[in-house]
Amino acid sequence: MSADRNTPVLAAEHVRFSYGRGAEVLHDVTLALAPGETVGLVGESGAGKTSLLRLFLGLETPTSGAVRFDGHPLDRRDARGMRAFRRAVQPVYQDPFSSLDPRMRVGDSIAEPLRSLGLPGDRDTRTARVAELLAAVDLPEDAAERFPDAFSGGQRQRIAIARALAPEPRVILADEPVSALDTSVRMQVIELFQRLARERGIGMLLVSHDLTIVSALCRRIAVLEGGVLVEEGETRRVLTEPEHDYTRRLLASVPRLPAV
Ligand SMILES: Nc1ncnc2c1ncn2[C@@H]1O[C@H](COP(=O)(O)OP(=O)(O)OP(=O)(O)O)[C@@H](O)[C@H]1O
Repeated sequence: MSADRNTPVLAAEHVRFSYGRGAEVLHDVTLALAPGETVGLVGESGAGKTSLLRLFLGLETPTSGAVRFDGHPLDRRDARGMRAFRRAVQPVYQDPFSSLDPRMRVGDSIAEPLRSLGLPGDRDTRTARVAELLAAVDLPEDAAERFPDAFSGGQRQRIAIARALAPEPRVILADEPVSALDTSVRMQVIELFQRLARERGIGMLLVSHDLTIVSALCRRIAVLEGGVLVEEGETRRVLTEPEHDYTRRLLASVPRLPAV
């Protein structure tokens, strides 16, 4: 599956979505992520941020409209296409305590996506790759032999990020990736994301209700209100000259934003 540089890696096109027979939670949402682009998805609780992320991860299917990967609609029957998609698009979740298997050594957790995606490599290659990934997230090599309970929340989130990086993804979809962490380590994890985006050119869709975090990490912001994408644009513009009332209210509820 190939695509030219201008084709979005991921795109939602006129997506409508409801859980089962429930009320519609996303109403005609269109949003695209270009290669290497960082986009923040903001909105109040219940706005539909996580639901949209789940659609982008292929965990839910739109009621109508389409989610496209490299220009092609996601199609579960296309095993080869789905493998390429699962490799290229990796999630990072909010809670590093529940997203890591407590019975698995950290090195095995990090290597697990390589195995489950059927990526080639013998034991030594994987061990070397795990060491390299641990270094990329500033953890010592011997972390591989330990279990998650030996690590703090911030360190566990680094492990979860190392695991997401293992299959060399093109996009990371992160749902409130620092909100479960102590304030003191949040900035360090944000800086790690910044570095990964800069040095590895990894695109990111970051779900957060925290505009400060989004403004630190994302070039563009998309604002969801009640399942409707009400505003989208370059971060600085959205923060300084919001066009929609809802965005203005959201900004007014943030005590203080750093200079962007
Ligand atoms: N599994 C589910 N089954 C049924 N309804 C759901 C489910 N998950 C979410 N919803 C509903 O979908 C709507 C959007 O929820 P969603 O979690 O996507 O919002 P959110 O913006 O991510 O909120 P938060 O910031 O609180 O996580 C809400 O009305 C929610 O109650």
